[in-house]
Amino acid sequence: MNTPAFPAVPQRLGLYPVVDTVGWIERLLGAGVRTIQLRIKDKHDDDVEADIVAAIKLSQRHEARLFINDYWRLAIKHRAYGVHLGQEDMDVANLDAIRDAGLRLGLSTHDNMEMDRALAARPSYIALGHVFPTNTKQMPSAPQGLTQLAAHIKTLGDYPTVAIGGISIDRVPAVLATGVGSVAVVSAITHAADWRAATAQLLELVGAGDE
Ligand SMILES: Cc1ncc(COP(=O)(O)OP(=O)(O)O)c(N)n1
Ligand SMILES: Cc1ncsc1CCOP(=O)(O)O
Ligand SMILES: [Mg+2]
Repeated sequence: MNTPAFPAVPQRLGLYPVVDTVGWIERLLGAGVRTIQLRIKDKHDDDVEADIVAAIKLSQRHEARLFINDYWRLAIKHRAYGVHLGQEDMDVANLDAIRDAGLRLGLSTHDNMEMDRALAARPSYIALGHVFPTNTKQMPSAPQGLTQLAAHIKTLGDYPTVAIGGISIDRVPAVLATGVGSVAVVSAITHAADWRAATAQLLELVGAGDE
């Protein structure tokens, strides 16, 4: 397996909440999360810039790894830790500019073809999803399930990996058993009756990631 051309991330990024507000970033970093993503959808750069700046400042204060979803230009401008992009984002983003600015890059994949395409860009990590059915994002394909996830993780060897999609607390042990280095969640935290307890339980199961 080839090695990343983008700056490296720890092989185990640990628990990786994906959230849509600076408030959630602040709460979760305070609770001990060390890998996190700001995912605000479909706004103009001007309308998200202040939130991105605030999230980056918080992540620096907590020495955490903040990935900015989609807004790669703002992530470069404000020197985020990294950027997360999907397959369609790859068509329009300037990956060379992201790499030249020294930002880490995570790429989404859903099947073998997308994995090959993502690997050709040699990102910092490969995300694999969606593992289970999810209500958080409309997905054009079927969930890949644990068997397919495990096969993909095996193919990827030591490459840093992230699993996403429909991962509830009770499903985490089976997801970790595939050997994946990180578990990304939205609703397991943001829709939990008690987000603090859910985050503590997830951190206990997944860990906060390697240094
Ligand atoms: C860790 C992680 N994995 C996958 C995604 C999905 O990214 P993408 O396919 O670009 O879809 P949007 O999130 O932009 O709707 C992600 N954000 N994070
Ligand atoms: C952003 C994203 N990309 C693939 S699945 C997903 C949503 C995951 O949310 P949840 O953890 O609530 O299923
Ligand atoms: Mg995207």
